[in-house]
Amino acid sequence: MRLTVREIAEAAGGKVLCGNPETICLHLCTDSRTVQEGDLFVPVIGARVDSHEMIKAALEAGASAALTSRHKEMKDSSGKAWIAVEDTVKAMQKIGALCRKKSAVPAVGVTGSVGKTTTREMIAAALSAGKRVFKTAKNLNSQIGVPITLSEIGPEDEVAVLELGIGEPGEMEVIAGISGVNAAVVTNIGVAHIELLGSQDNIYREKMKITAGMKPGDPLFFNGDDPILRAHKESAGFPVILCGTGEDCDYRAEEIVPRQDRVSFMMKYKGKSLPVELSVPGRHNVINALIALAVADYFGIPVECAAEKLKEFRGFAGRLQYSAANGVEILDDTYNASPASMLAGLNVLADMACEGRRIAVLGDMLELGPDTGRYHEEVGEKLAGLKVDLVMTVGELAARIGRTALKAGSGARVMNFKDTEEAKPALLAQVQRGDCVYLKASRGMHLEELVQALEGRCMKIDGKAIARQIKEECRERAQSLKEKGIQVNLAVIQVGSDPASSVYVRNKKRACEEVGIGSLSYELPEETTEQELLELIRELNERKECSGILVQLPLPDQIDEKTVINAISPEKDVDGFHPVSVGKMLIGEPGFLPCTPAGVIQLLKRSGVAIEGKRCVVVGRSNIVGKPMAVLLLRENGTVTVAHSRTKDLKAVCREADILVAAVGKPRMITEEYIKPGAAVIDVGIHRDENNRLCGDVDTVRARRAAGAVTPVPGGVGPMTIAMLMDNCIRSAEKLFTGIS
Ligand SMILES: Nc1nc2c(c(=O)[nH]1)N[C@@H](CN(C=O)c1ccc(C(=O)N[C@@H](CCC(=O)O)C(=O)O)cc1)CN2
Repeated sequence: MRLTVREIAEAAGGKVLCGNPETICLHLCTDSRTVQEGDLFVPVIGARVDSHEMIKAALEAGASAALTSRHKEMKDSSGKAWIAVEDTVKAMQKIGALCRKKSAVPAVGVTGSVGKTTTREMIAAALSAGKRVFKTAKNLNSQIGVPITLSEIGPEDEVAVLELGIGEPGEMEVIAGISGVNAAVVTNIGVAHIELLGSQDNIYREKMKITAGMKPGDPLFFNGDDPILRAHKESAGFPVILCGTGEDCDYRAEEIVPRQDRVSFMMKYKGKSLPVELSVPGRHNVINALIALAVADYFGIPVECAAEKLKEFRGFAGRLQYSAANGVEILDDTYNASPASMLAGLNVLADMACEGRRIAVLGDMLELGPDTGRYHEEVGEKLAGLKVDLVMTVGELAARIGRTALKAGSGARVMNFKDTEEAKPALLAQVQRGDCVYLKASRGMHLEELVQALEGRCMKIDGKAIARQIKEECRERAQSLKEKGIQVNLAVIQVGSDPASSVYVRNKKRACEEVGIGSLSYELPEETTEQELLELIRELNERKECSGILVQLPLPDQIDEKTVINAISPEKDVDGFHPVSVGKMLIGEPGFLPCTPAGVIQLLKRSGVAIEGKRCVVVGRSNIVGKPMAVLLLRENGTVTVAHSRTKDLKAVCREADILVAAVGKPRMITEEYIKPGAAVIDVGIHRDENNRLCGDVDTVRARRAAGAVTPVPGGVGPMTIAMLMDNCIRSAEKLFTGIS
């Protein structure tokens, strides 16, 4: 938003008590801890806290102005503006309404009992194939959240996707009134908040107030598989577009193929067919996707392009997120729960291809009103008809699910637990390789702790943290050299401007700064000749204050890497690439070790993975990683195999390894099929995937199904390479100046 204090006061029916009425406000903010320059601070009176007490802090923190319903007069020597209003929340809604009125952007409203946020994200993803999309952030879908959302719509946005949520009767009318949507989506009519709204019919009527502000002819998108919505197709008062699996649906899914981590289907619409694949699992997500594609079609986006974009949506933490650890597949649905979403999740579990048992860990669903017991029992009745082998319930209400399932003829074994703490050891004792575990409850039950316990079985080797330790040790050593009058300096040479090299060089210089090493920077143009580079290296070899020389690889084609590496004085070869360094490493004499393999050894040692006597397989035989890696593992008394592109039955060779080092150079090539259960897997690769995200040679999600420990990318071997370079620089200075090697 961009409103003056005067405009705000007028819109809110308030009075400027002090400050300049022409002051511009850019954002609405209700939390003094997150205030930014130019904010309008809106104090909200809550059950426990009245934020009017934070107005001064918010203004001091940079807010330009504040609303108040507690002051009739104010003199503020700082010049900040105070605006008196009757009720700060209502005032905020009026400001949101003004922002919306000023914006010509068409808006789609999304409401429903379950799946609003996922559907919002899917619609935004589908629309992004052809338009600049604004969408509700986080969960800003309430009486306070919606005005904030509306105030953030910008002039560059071409369509807005607004999530509208309700807690109490009457709320939809207010937020829909100020949002003025031009199309609306209702995902379903469930029983969330039924204790306040009385019946599902009342919930339908309340949700339908989303149409306030819509013009005759504006469309309503309904979940065609929801019986209540379906029944209102003709009586909704607006043209209804049904999205579902029924014959009469306008956007219909056929041939649904559910998989562990995704689902695909054929969309039939307007006499056409389109194959669609999602990157999230679950049949219910098929309906959400149909709605998203129908909305995109309505806004003129080519549906094929919208479907491509939709594939980029990967869900949210705790909302039916698929992962796997140590041979166990996990569906984490612990963000929140209602009967409809629990049943949707149980259906996903039942659909999963599973070698072991299907285990449902179900906790209490809270805030379901006086009929809460019945809702839990209804889930139990339906669960009885699903393929589930073990039901572990957490909490008294959830125990009813188990009891009813047994009464209704379920063949599942049922175990009840008082709380998460009691359930945790039992769950860890129960799960075995090949099992699929689904976890679901209201947020208050904290089932995410069980997910962490399951996932924690595959350890992440945290390269970032270990690199931090090593850099801290280096900092202390650099300081002690400084106290003896010795400054460590590293010459960093980059030829050309390869973007990845620029990132690494920048990170190396930053690490030097952190550790207290001076960096002598040489950024040479792409067309630098070999002779010019050799000349610079010769000069640096002679300079006493330069303790290490690093030439970032790769070099442009006109320069021979071998000649350059050989030109660096072995005394200053902090990369450890010079033949003298390599020879010393091979025969176990003190010298510079190449940073990446030396970093891997440190990663293993410092995370408690013993090397001695272990079967180690290194996949890759390059001079800077594969070969030295094998030598260093051998020096640590590992039994080492070097595998490469000509190795026969690579998977079987890799499955022998207790320690598997992947330096193949192929994105996500190493999956669970290459990994011995419980092995430590070190990922040396670094690539950008099709979505421009960093990834390694190891498919981490799949590797965790078998591995006992895996290094991530980013945050694994990469930071260690830089930390070991710092270590080599300090070593070099210690040796050059003190003679200690
Ligand atoms: N002279 C050298 N050139 C190259 C070396 C080397 O050791 N010496 N190794 C590689 C690249 N490399 C070091 O220069 C290197 C690669 C990755 C990282 C790193 O920190 N990676 C981060 C992600 C960084 C990003 O955002 O891209 C991570 O994995 O977390 C550091 C150094 C080739 N050239």
